[in-house]
Amino acid sequence: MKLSNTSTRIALFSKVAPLGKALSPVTKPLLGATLIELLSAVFAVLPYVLIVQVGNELLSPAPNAGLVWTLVLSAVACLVLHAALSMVALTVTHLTDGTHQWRLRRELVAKLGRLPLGWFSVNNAGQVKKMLQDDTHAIHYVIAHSVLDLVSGLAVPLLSFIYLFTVDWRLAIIALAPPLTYFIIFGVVTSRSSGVTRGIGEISGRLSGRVIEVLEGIQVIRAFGQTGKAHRRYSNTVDEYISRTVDWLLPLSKLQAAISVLLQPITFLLLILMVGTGFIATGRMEPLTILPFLLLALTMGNPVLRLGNGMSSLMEAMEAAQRLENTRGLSEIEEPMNPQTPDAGQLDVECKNVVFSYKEGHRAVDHVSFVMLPGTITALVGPSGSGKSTIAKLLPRFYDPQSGSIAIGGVPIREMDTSELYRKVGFVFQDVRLLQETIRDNIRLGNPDASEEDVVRVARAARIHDRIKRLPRGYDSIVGVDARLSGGEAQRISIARALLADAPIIVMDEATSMIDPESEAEIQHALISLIKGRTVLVIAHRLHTIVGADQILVVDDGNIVQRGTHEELVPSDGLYSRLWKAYERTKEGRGKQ
Ligand SMILES: Nc1ncnc2c1ncn2[C@@H]1O[C@H](COP(=O)(O)OP(=O)(O)OP(=O)(O)O)[C@@H](O)[C@H]1O
Repeated sequence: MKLSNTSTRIALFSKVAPLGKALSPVTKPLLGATLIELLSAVFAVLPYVLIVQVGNELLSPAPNAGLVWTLVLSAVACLVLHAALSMVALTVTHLTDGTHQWRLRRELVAKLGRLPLGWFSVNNAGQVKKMLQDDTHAIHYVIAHSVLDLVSGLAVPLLSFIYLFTVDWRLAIIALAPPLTYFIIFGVVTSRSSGVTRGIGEISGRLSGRVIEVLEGIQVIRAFGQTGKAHRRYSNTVDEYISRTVDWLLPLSKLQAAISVLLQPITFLLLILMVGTGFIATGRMEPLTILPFLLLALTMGNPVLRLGNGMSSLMEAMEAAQRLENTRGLSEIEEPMNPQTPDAGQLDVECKNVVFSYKEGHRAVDHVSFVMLPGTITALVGPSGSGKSTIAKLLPRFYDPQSGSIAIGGVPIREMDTSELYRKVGFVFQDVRLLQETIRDNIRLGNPDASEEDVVRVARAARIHDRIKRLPRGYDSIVGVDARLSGGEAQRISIARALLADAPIIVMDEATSMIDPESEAEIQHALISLIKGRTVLVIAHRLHTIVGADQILVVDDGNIVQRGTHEELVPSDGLYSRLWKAYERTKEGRGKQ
């Protein structure tokens, strides 16, 4: 029992702590707003107390009209003060929130900028959007609204209760029964559904991802006949989202039904009338004593509802703060203290004993060593899942290896400034991301200062110039708006971009066999322009394209099991010759069809 209490406390702390941390920069202004809201709560309750005095005065044997007017005007003044203070508190929280949101978003964007590029291969745009928009919005809601909701939701009924307690403690305790029952039900239901809320948050992130996946990749999905699959993935996520939401909403709607009865003013009035009449009838209470209870009962319901709203957004914010905290804790790509630059003339690439694991216990790259001499082509060949992409992605620091080193011109890439690294290493992978900008700006990402002639030159070399010219506004067409590009065309734009960047080392993924032959031929021509005179590391899927490579590294289960040229490897009895024979057979098969 003790153990479970301790673990519950630890679980609660671990939920509250990230939110506390997220709110720590705004503690002072929030405290100020809380005090103002507390004062406003006092002025919300005072008019009722004054009206009770008015009632008492009017029912007295000789009412004093002057005093009654003073009391009524004071009540009006209190109401005005209550409204004014609430407005000031709300302004303070909104101003605080404005600066905090800006700071938080800037911090997150800066963090995203320091994350290894590999993180973005696993976390899609939907998840990033959820973090930058939805999670920061959840924090916004707590700062701008929930804190005040909670303060007034607690303070107004509490002040009313204290006053009523001084009038008649027995009836005061009876008046406490409905909100107390509400808290118990609310507490039980929300603690039961907190796991589900977290689950819904995760699925909602995935759902945004699926929508973006379908929308962004619609051409590619269609071109590859994957519409059914993408749609199935999307509808499975929607089904999961609906089922989890129903799981979550069902107990909450039961609670809602309970709230509507428990917190109705009529519930308080009936309860007080029933018990109060009993007290009066049995001589335990003066008849006039019931008046403050009948009036203040009206103040109990609404603030408690505000408390309910405040609590549920607080729960959401706790989950959001946890996700933001997880993002803050992600390891960043380390920038060197004293960056070094390799000599432009000696850009050989050396991988020495490189080990990399995505997860503990499985090495995706296991003690890999190789050298790429300047101006040569190195091809990575191997079965699916053998580790080719991972090896290739280590060179532009999509991930950092756990051990071993990668150096360019003798300088470890970790010792190079990342901007310098990207000047040296360009990459063209299959999952091309184009920005919703003009085609020209998409190409110019490779070199923002490039002239119009240079943009056209690289577009021609990448075999995409004619297609761009056919677009409604040529190079000014905006991707996704008036330029709907196929997967192959997008890849050629990214090749043009890499050509413009003019990095001496290129890491690239060859076109897959899924693309249509015409597109593939165009991409191959574009790639030939790209690799001319550069040091190239290519992930090969179609073996005939790398027959002329200077060296072929045959990868199996994270290891390089063979290396050499095509002529050297074909005769030797190894994985390469088996892959080659299998490739020849499929080519023949396709030829016969
Ligand atoms: N982001 C990731 N997170 C976890 N594991 C991963 C990730 N990417 C790849 N892997 C795993 O690492 C291993 C190597 O994968 P990798 O993609 O490098 O192989 P590959 O040879 O390029 O395959 P393919 O030819 O199918 O693209 C596989 O076991 C794969 O499941």
